[in-house]
Amino acid sequence: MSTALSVNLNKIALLRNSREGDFPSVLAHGKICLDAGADGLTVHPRPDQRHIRPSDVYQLAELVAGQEGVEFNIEGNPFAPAKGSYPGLLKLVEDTRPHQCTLVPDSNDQLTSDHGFDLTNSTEQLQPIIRQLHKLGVRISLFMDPDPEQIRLASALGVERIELYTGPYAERFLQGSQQTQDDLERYRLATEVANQCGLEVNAGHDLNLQNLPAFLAIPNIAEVSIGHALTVDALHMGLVNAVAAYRRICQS
Ligand SMILES: CC(=O)[C@@H](O)[C@H](O)COP(=O)(O)O
Ligand SMILES: NCC(=O)COP(=O)(O)O
Repeated sequence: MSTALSVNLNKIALLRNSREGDFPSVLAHGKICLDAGADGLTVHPRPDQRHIRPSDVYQLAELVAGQEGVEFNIEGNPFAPAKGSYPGLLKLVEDTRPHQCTLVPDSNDQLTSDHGFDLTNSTEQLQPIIRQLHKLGVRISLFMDPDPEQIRLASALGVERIELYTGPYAERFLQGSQQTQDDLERYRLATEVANQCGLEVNAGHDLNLQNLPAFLAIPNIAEVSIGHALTVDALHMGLVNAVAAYRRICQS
């Protein structure tokens, strides 16, 4: 089974925001990624608009809607309030109807996403969000740590997918830790439990050309969303070559 590659455009937007104007264009680079064979695009609009802006979301939604067989995934914290021109995650999803919405429990002051949901204390708050997203016809993925008990709670919420947070695996892989095999076993078990509960499994955060092959040896990973490392790779190999390199791993 091949794994879908969804390219996260956050870091293209971060570079664009460092000057006035639209250079690099997030939309143009999203199109380059799709033309290079990406199966989808991911964005993570945050209330402080450090990178992805609402206008990017609307433009990319139109781009993807015009192409067969590719998906749009919007990530974010559904509880983060509207701020300035950021209208809130649910408004963006309602307006653009992406294929998938990945709910992430980030607070606004986080440097980046660094943990999954703790569903032992957020199930009640999530239920109306999930109902609303399902009414919009959007597939829901919950950003989760590889914890079988938490994944069973996710299944009980009636979502379609989880996204396994792969930051700790990537960190220990980089350190050459002896724990990497244990990490992979933990993710394999989490994937197995998720599938047994009827959930499909996505994965993401700090995946790269070095750590992705071992991770995708885990069966039934439906999609990986990759942005930071892919953008860094594009600096020296070009974006088209970078997308192709990740896609080859996803399809091998
Ligand atoms: C949820 C996750 O792990 C990433 O998709 C997230 O988008 C990273 O956010 P930054 O690009 O803002 O670090
Ligand atoms: N959900 C993970 C994602 O979209 C990209 O994460 P990263 O590759 O930028 O760490």
